[in-house]
Amino acid sequence: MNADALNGRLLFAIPKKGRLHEKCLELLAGADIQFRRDHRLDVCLVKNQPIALVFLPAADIPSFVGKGNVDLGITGQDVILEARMQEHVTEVLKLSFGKCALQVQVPEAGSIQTVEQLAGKRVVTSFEVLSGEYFGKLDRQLNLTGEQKTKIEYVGGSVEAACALGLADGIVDLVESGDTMRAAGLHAIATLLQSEAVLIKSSKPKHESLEPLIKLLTSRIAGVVAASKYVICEYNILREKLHAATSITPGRRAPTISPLEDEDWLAVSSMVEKRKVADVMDELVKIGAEDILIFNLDNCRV
Ligand SMILES: Nc1ncnc2c1ncn2[C@@H]1O[C@H](COP(=O)(O)OP(=O)(O)OP(=O)(O)O)[C@@H](O)[C@H]1O
Ligand SMILES: O=P(O)(O)OC[C@H]1O[C@H](OP(=O)(O)OP(=O)(O)O)[C@H](O)[C@@H]1O
Ligand SMILES: [Mg+2]
Repeated sequence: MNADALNGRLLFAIPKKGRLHEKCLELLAGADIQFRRDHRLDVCLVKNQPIALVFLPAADIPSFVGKGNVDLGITGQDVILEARMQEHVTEVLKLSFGKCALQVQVPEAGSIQTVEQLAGKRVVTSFEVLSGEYFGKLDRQLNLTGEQKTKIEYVGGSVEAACALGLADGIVDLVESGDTMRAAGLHAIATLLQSEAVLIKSSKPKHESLEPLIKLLTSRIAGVVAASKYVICEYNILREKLHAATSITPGRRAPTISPLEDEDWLAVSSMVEKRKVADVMDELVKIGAEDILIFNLDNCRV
């Protein structure tokens, strides 16, 4: 592909592998962004929009967006901070996936059990900047200087192996379920930050003319994200219980209420957060709601 093919197109960076890749492909499909990625090709043209997708490592996306080499990107909040790009990129949308925490971890059975005990020792991580800042501050609080300071060493992956291999006294790495941490015999003693995947754009866009397309994409992607977070809850309720029912399912703006043939009863339809749906159904049953139905959303604009 020559550079001319990209002229006038919005460049949209997508993680090329790892935890965020598949989720991003689902978002693109939900937003009807059609493309065919040829084998191993990292740039491809979108068929039905003036967009080119650029597949990059998640950790490189903040600086590509921040420096304006690409217009829009999806990556983790953790790597934006690690790349020191938070001033150069604008978070457009939180995407509700890629949720994890950056934590200090040490061997469960070891003699080091606090960050103060770990300070001054060897810490291995893929997040040298954030770990450097964290332990730098701790070193200053503990008056550790010169050779006494915490030694931060970079590795590109499989960070959890470092303690068992005798390379580190502690590590700083991402934790989601905690399975990798526990499998390595480690546990967390401090949290540096929480992170999730976000849609970002450059804080100083090079092409103002792309703003309407960015708005359109944001609205479509927000719709796909909301559809994965919400369900529709429908039920019948006695008219006298309507107030109690709508306080259980207030909806996003307000629930839809329809009359039934039986005048004592009403039908209610409302959006409910997926993670709360079991509790909501229990509450509705308690106040006498009947025929409670839950529907998944394919897509939406809210
Ligand atoms: N276990 C996890 N659960 C949720 N989100 C995660 C997890 N691990 C990483 N992430 C998020 O995904 C981003 C990319 O990390 P990931 O490790 O998937 O990419 P990578 O290092 O490029 O790929 P790989 O590890 O396959 O080489 C991280 O910066 C973080 O925001
Ligand atoms: O808490 P968990 O659900 O176990 O997830 C945490 C693991 O996920 C990431 O690793 P990844 O799969 O990217 O492998 P890597 O270490 O090779 O980067 C991260 O670096 C942790 O090792
Ligand atoms: Mg990884």
